[in-house]
Amino acid sequence: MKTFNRLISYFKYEPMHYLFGILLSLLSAGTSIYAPMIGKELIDYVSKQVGAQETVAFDILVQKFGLFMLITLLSAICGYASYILLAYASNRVSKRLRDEAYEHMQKLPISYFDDKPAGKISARIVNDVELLRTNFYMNFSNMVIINVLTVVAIYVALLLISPTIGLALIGLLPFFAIWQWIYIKKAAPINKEWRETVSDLNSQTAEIVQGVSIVQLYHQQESMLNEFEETNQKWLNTRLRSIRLDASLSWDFSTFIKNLVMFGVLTFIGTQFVDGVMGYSVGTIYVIINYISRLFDPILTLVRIMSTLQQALSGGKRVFELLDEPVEKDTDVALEFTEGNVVFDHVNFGYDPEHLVLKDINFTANKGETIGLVGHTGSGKSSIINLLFRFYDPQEGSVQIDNQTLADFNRESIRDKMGIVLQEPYLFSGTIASNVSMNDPRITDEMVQEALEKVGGKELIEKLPLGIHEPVVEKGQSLSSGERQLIAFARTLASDPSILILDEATSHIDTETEEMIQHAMEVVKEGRTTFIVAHRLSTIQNADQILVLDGGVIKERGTHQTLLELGKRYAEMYQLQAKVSAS
Ligand SMILES: Nc1ncnc2c1ncn2[C@@H]1O[C@H](COP(=O)(O)OP(=O)(O)OP(=O)(O)O)[C@@H](O)[C@H]1O
Repeated sequence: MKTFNRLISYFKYEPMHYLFGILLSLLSAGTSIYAPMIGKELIDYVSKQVGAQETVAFDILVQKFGLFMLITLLSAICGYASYILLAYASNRVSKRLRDEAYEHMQKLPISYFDDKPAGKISARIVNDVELLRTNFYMNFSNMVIINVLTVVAIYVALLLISPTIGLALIGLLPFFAIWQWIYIKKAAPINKEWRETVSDLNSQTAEIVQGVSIVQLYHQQESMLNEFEETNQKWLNTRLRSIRLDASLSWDFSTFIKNLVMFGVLTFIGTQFVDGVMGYSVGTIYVIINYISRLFDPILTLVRIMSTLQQALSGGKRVFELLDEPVEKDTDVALEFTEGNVVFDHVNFGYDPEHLVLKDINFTANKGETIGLVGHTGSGKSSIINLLFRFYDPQEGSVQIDNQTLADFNRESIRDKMGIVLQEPYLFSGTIASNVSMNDPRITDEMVQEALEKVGGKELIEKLPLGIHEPVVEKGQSLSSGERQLIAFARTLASDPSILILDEATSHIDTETEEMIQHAMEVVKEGRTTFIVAHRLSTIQNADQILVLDGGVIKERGTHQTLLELGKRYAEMYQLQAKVSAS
């Protein structure tokens, strides 16, 4: 009920459309129910005249028929206009909900995404909102409202014409309620399973698209296909169960009930013959039969719609779960970068507070200095960077930039002056220029060109027919990894950060490209506090300070030379790498 109320509350964003849409629905239902009453008058008039052997006045026939047509037309126009208004409002409300969900998702802490597949999150924003649009907002406003109004109007009309028949037919309502209850009970688990399999299909497809090269490299096509087919079969099974349920509780059965009711009502009317005179006029019988036959369709539509509404409610629940995820608390106070000096002051941190992955991390990095972070996999290098970006806050101790503790400042203002070049740079769809400027209007084409040239990308631009306006598609798959990295370096240079993070930027590339990148790196580092997360120790030989991490603890620190002289972990790693490169 909470989800239902919350979904309904979105109507307030389109008050006029809903108000006029509902009023027009009411008018449409009212007029469509009134039309047979004119038919009744016409039939009664004709039968009376014929019975009395009097002439049937042509102008009265024309008048009644004209009125009948007018009312029918009015009903159709009102129905059409109400559909347009309500559908318009429903689509706008759905758009708003999707925008809200997307915006909210962007404000969620990084930790929210740690244990959730991307496909499942996007399914909430795209598929579940679509489900709400079709099954809730469109159904609710365009089907539930109009059908409920029609049923109420028919009952009111029947009660006015024949209270006995009207009251008897009200007795049908509990029967429909039970029917609905059975339908929902049976349909709910099927629908839930169906939605889950759709969501699984989504994440399996996303997974294979993202990892297509690995899948092919390790010949995993067959097993991935089997897994996919299994889920797809599950999807088909749920659909078939749903069809069987719909068929068994559906239209044919309703026709049977309708005929039964009709039979009962006509028999009752037959009993109203007294002394050879019928208790009901021919027109009244026509109108009763007309109403009864029209009563069933809206009721059955309601029975079926309730189950789709229920599906929509579970979609709504998932969307609201996302919307209710607490956003990261942030302040408006912006961090002021002066130099870009970084201090880690006795930092303890764990993604799960019970298990620390960084223990008593303590170091200072000043403007223009280069800090090398080395250590085996899982030793905590990336976690230090995560804290520096304030993706997470430490449990103890503090991370400071220019003597300001990050936890007290606005995240965006911290990240504004930081640049990162990742091992696998991420390029967006657009052009090379838009990937360098990141659509920042302050970064002009000239600045883009200059940044690319500075990092050594002149040749790259010259060989492309459209230069910096060359389109980038599919994350830059048509560019080499070295070229992608040059673009990432130019992006960083153009944004002029105070603090720079280079995440193993020189791995996986040949010697020539490494030289090119090494040059780019030197250009970008100039005058900035730089952190290099390195596995290849050749990258950090000139670093001002190297921190050697092991199990989240800084085990050694110093320059390349002093650490070699120390002759411990770093020296061992260095010698090992030297041996590997020599062999
Ligand atoms: N998002 C996360 N949630 C929970 N634990 C995490 C998360 N990210 C990293 N860890 C854990 O924290 C520890 C340190 O990981 P971290 O990524 O900082 O290591 P690393 O030195 O950068 O490793 P690599 O060189 O392989 O990138 C590891 O035990 C890792 O499993």
